[in-house]
Amino acid sequence: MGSKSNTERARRALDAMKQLGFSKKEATPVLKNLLRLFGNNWEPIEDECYRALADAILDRHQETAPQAADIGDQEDRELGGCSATPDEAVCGGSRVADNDTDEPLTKKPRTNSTDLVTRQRGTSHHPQSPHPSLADDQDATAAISPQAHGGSPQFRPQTKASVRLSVTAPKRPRQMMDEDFQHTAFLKEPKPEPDMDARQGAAVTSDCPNSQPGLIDYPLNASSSRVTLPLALPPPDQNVPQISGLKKGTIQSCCMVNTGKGSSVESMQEAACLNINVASSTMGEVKMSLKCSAVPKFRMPSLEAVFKMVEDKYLHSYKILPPEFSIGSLMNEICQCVVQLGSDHTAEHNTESEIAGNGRSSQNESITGNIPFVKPIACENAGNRKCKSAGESFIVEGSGNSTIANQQPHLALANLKPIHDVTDISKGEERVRISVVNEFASEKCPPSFYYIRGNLVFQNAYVNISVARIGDEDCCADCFGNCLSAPIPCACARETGGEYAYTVEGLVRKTFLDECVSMNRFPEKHHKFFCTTSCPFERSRNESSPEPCRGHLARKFIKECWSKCGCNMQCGNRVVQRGITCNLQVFFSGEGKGWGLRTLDELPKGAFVCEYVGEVLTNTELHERTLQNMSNGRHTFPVLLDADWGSEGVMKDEEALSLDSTFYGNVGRFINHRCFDANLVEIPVEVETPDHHYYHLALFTTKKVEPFEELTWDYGIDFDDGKDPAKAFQCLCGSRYCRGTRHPRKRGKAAAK
Ligand SMILES: C[S@@+](CC[C@H](N)C(=O)[O-])C[C@H]1O[C@@H](n2cnc3c(N)ncnc32)[C@H](O)[C@@H]1O
Repeated sequence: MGSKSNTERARRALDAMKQLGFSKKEATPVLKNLLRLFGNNWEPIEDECYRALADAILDRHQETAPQAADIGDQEDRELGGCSATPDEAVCGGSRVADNDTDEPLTKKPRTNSTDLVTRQRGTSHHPQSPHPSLADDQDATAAISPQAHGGSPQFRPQTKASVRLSVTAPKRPRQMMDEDFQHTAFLKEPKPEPDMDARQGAAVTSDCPNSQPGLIDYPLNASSSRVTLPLALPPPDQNVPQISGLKKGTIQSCCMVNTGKGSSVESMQEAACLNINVASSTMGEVKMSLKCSAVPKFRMPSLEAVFKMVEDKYLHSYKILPPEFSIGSLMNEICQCVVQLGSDHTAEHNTESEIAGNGRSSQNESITGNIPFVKPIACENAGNRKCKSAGESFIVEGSGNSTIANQQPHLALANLKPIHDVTDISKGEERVRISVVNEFASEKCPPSFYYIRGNLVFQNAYVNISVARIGDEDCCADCFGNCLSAPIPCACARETGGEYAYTVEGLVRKTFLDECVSMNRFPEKHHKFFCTTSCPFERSRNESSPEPCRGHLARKFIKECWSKCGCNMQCGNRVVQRGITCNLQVFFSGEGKGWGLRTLDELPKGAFVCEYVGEVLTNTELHERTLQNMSNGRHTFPVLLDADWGSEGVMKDEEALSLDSTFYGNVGRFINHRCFDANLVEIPVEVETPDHHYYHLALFTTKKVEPFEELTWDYGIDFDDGKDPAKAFQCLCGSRYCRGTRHPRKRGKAAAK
């Protein structure tokens, strides 16, 4: 019995490898070896769709075949005597021992080099050559058959005409201020000064021999080192008194401070120049001074308020410190906050709730209009400041639960450029702030678009959301509180076989998740629906003579509880509808892929990250828009909502829907593509309607993701499909399984013919 199931498991493993282009011959010895390594435990091998096995085979390629062109011959020689049957793979034969000595499996495959490369490349701590793994792994990639991934293309972003491959700018040294600022110290959170009288602005509590009136001293750490902040502002030209034997460094920066004077933006802002002097002695004493050229009517804020403001900016938005954190920028931030608070006499006692994102207080706004106090909140290249917000200019009509966008947003958007708020690109739409950073000198800000939290119907899409259509079987009216804690699963679990898709921790259950991942990675192995009449997708590619339908994967849906259910919003079966909860950041990838999205938190496997949100278009609308964008040389980012296509016979045009985030979208529009081993997978989620023509496209982690790792998603592009417009971008994903990089062996054979 055991051996039979082992045989079956081996057969499945070898089948999966075959899908990836690995022959039974090359996969069998590696499988044997893995089994030996894992003590005949199949789980780590089967996990993540046999990723460990695929990695081990690739590792073996790399280590045994110095030349890509030699791989085949060498392997043939090596494996010539091996009868690689599934049974042998499990039971082991006399060759196992031989292979063992050859196998390069000196490390556990789960902590494989792909993970490490991903982490480094997604993390700005480690400037790398643009595509190290792509180059390094070319041999390994050679083993993958491109055909293995020819699933139904879901992501058809653009045509050749609209490709805009970003030029990789030379990477600036990460710590911009290192040279100026040689004597870095790390501040401990200071205790508020008990005697300080913020109104007088000159309180001093110090036992430091070098202290002077106007300087506030506090311990730097448990030792006797201290930091001196001349917050009472010595005159700008006055230098900090020197400790003998000091080294010194100076950083200068300027910020715009809103003084509330005048009527125009410019006249209401005045520059406040900041100088940070850092001095250290060989005795370990460190002295830092901030000199701010005061603006008129400056009044000393309380140090507590200053630190709270800085803390809010960093700790509350990032929870952990961002990679670009440096004491220099922290001091700058402190300076700016000192000046801001000191200049804002109405906001002396700002509380957290008063200080909205960007350090903007509601009081400030009422006094000075809508101008933020600290300047760098909006992208410099974001365009016309006088433009209206999306809500004012484009959203013209609400219809039930769907809002209809203006008919020509793409035309209007060419003239009206929404300003991005780099401290929160969602402009408060999401529950968390989503910052934008660019560690490169090139583009400062992502291209314009309107941030929306939920999908909007563009025009003709049929999204029928009505309470009356939700039957008893599609809601749980009798439930109360949290459905996951009820003894019996409610009606909403029916869609997922009577078991909830989510765990009590709010993660997608492993078995469910693995199946969704497998569907993406091995589409050929999963059931597909075929359109009986002409396929809307094929129609959009060639309206006059569409090709036969290639099939649409019969996707697995999650069904969440909703408003017609008796449970509450905190019910464990409502994850996607609660929105983004993890800390995300839009960043410039600098790897030729443009902007990308990364997480600032560590994310466990199965965690919800975000939805892919955009305008809901019909098939015809999408086709028209694609043509229009082609002629304008614009990017288009559409995703087909084809999970149910073909299951019901004839599809009307207004039922064949897609999402396009080009003009209206959420943070999902920044997620770049990665072949095969992306760390996100899309899962259709039913919320407001049982109709599977329209659903939410939610992205969940396929594995544990480290802080600052780039979030990626396999768009399902078939790079071999000459007619697929998505092929227009040259894949730079860097995955060792990249489908955009062709098989050298195949190329060699093709060339020989
Ligand atoms: C949904 S957008 C992703 C965000 C995009 N990088 C940006 O800067 O706005 C898709 C576009 O990003 C680029 N892109 C995404 N993944 C890529 C990859 N693996 N290699 C090269 N370009 C990629 C392509 O231009 C693609 O059309």
